[in-house]
Amino acid sequence: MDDNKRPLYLPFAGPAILESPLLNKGTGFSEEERIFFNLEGLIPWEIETIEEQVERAYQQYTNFNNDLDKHIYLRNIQDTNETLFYRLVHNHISEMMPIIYTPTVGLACERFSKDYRRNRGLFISYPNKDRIEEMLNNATRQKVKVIVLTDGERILGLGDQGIGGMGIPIGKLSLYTSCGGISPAYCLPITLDVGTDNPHLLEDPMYMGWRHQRIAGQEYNDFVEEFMQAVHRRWPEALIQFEDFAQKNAMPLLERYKDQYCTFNDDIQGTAAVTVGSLLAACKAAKTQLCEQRITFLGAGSAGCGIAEAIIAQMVSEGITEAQARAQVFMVDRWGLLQDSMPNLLPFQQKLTQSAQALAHWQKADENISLLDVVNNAKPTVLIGVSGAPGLFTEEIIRAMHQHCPRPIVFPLSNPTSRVEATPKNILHWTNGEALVATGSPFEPVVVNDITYQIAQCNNSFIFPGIGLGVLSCGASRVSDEMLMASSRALAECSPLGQHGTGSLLPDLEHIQSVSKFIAFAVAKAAIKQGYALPCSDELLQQSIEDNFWKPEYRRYKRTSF
Ligand SMILES: NC(=O)c1ccc[n+]([C@@H]2O[C@H](COP(=O)([O-])OP(=O)(O)OC[C@H]3O[C@@H](n4cnc5c(N)ncnc54)[C@H](O)[C@@H]3O)[C@@H](O)[C@H]2O)c1
Ligand SMILES: O=C(O)C[C@H](O)C(=O)O
Ligand SMILES: [Mg+2]
Repeated sequence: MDDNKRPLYLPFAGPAILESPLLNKGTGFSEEERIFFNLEGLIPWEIETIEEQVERAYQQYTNFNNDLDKHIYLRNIQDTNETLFYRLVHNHISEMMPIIYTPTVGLACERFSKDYRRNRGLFISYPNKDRIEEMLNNATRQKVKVIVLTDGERILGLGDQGIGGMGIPIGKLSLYTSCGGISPAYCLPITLDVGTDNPHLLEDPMYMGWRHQRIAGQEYNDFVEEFMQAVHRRWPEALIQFEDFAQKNAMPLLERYKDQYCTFNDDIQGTAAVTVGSLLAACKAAKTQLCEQRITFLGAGSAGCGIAEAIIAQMVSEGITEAQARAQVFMVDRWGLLQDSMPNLLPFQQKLTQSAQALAHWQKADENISLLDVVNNAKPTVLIGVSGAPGLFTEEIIRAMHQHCPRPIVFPLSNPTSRVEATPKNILHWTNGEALVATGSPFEPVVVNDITYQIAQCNNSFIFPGIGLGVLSCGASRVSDEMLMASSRALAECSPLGQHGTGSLLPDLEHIQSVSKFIAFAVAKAAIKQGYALPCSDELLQQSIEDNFWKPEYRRYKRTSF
């Protein structure tokens, strides 16, 4: 117990304290607390330290022999004793991150209604659209500072999961706390329940959401607008992270709200920031610049176009023109390479097309230019997969890329594991260990010719906890492109490969908290520079980051007089 911290005064006693996950300490309550709060007899005799409790919980955890059961077990601790949950995760971060987050969280979303146990967060269902304000007031947290919001329509590469998508905001916020030190008391996951178009869920008798086709168009936009206004009235300073919205809504919602509220879209901007950070580190190790690369994407959706625009911005900052940068970025989607002659492209895709003139000398089979055609003609040095479709980086494509690029950078970023464009094992074998590989989901190290290659996890989880901590520590009112760019550069500075020329592309998860603090500082400095936060000295900013960083330790409780 941290006796140096001032005690927390509680206005109530008895079993209600044990039922409150933010306050519960289980056998961690002291003798004095047990007497003052009428807890005697409600918990076993022994008074335990949190480390003793962690030991028991970890033993129980290891008894489960599949990841989903481990996930359910951990979620149960989270829902009964949050401090213990975060201490357990803190002590075993590398082992438990894939269990509380990607990839296991994907399965948990698919099985959400089947495995549902306890309430967490808010479900704002469309039929209750006139009572959003009341629902926000019902939240179990009063002082909300970070909200992760989904409508469940594009959950990882798993499609529409309806309210099952709630697993994602819960998982993301678990990382805001365990990686970014945001107190769980400030975090609120919210799902907008606007129906589902997933026929399996609509027919599933266990499905717990509003059993209705998704509302769309004006009705949908009005509902989101209603929600944004209400949430802003309730918690005007809260950071709102949009997560796993379908392509048709993700970018328009970002455009609508980014200059109005403190908000960002993690799939578009968080992913862009982590990918640019990883590429900057890779370029530094290879003593080249990003603006010298030719980059091909498979998947021109929210993530793909978000990353592409951030890469272009970085290339321009390195000294080439925007036109030159755009000419080096090739976006491939279902109908092949995006070309300016293509009808029906979305506005954010139209800026990322190649012109007929630029392709005039290309050798290709037909009108629709395939990924293989692009690889053979554009000779990319970087290949990024954000299609959500597995296996599309075939042996032929990877070998073709390797033929003209001795050290190709290949990032199959689609999640979860089942959606990866190619496994690191295959990519490294096809390239004789010469590719630099990073994936969205975690993968085991790969051995080729007796050399072991660690696989970096290029996932926005390296970025959003630091952004949240930075925003909270300086009181930023917006999340700007400059703040995101600052987060990329800060991440690149933390790369062992970028810094020393050897080692892993991204930092070890064991260091994620110091990485988040470093990113937070850079993000807050950028916010201050742009006038989105009040000026303060570097020392005060550092102090604020430390002060805001919550630690999973029990506090002493005192009783207020009733
Ligand atoms: N690693 C990370 O941090 C990270 C972050 C965001 C998204 N992702 C992953 O990226 C994937 C895409 O996410 P998104 O938000 O961009 O989704 P999205 O739906 O906006 O975009 C996916 C795009 O891929 C295209 N596509 C699908 N099948 C294809 C095929 N066979 N050939 C070519 N193109 C195809 C779709 O037409 C669409 O434009 C998901 O699997 C998601 O989990 C990873
Ligand atoms: O959730 C993740 O693991 C990353 C990303 O936000 C995604 O949608 O795939
Ligand atoms: Mg996401």
